[in-house]
Amino acid sequence: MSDSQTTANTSADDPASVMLKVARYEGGPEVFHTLQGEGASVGAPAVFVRLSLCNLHCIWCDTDYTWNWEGTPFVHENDAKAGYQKFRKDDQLIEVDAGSLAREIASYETRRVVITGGEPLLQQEGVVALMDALRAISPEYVFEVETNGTRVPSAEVLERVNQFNVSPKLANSGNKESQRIRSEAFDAFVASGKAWFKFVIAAPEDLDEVRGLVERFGLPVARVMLMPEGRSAEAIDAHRELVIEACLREGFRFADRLHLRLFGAKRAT
Ligand SMILES: Nc1nc2[nH]cc(C(=O)O)c2c(=O)[nH]1
Ligand code: SF4
Ligand SMILES: [Mg+2]
Repeated sequence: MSDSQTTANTSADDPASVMLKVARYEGGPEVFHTLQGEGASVGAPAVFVRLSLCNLHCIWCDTDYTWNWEGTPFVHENDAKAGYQKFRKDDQLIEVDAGSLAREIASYETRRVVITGGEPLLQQEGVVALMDALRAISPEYVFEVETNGTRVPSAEVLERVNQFNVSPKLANSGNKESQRIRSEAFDAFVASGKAWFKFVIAAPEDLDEVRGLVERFGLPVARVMLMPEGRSAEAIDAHRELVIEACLREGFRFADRLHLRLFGAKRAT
């Protein structure tokens, strides 16, 4: 410690000072303790941190407060709803340094962290700094990243993340194919051996698209999860039969949305 004064990090090279853009909730960063509601580790207690910003603009996105800013041209299915307005970026986004965010996450005892968004891989330097700050607090941390699968993860991200929950977007999302399907990113996730692929299914055409992607990118069928579309238990159940049949026939895994059943479509749950 004797040289601490001469070697003190400047803010530029101290990883804990890397800033992340996080969804703002109740005046602070959106960090919450809940059960993983989707994917391969469904049911596991986890601390979620929701980063802001997304490169896609799904018409049915349920976290549109991470990207649908005032003054942008993006279309959302809620546009038709009385009272729906685009969001003021300043109200919805908070910048937090990795060290402070790590301390807030570590105030919960759970050592599984789900980094979600928005699209977290738009902020890879920040995500790496956050994981390092957390592993400095406890080497036990396990990290999952929820991603739309359009960005190639860096070597630093690949090394640290335990599980990628990749949710590629289909035509029903309203995004252009050239934006939602990025072959270099698919290849990287497949090669990582750490990815599960989860698709939201609302119609038979969606299954055709999934089959096409499985074929094109060599997705491991046993790691492909099909999730019935819906933001309520009733809506999910309406698409259930289609998904059950496809799983039994083709070897995909059925994925429910546990959090919607347990907590409803409520923010930060
Ligand atoms: N409980 C719970 N599980 C989740 N799994 C993925 C989520 C997400 O929004 O990315 C999510 C979420 O928002 N809540
Ligand atoms: S990729 Fe995810 S966060 Fe981005 S717009 Fe689509 S659903 Fe929303
Ligand atoms: Mg969600």
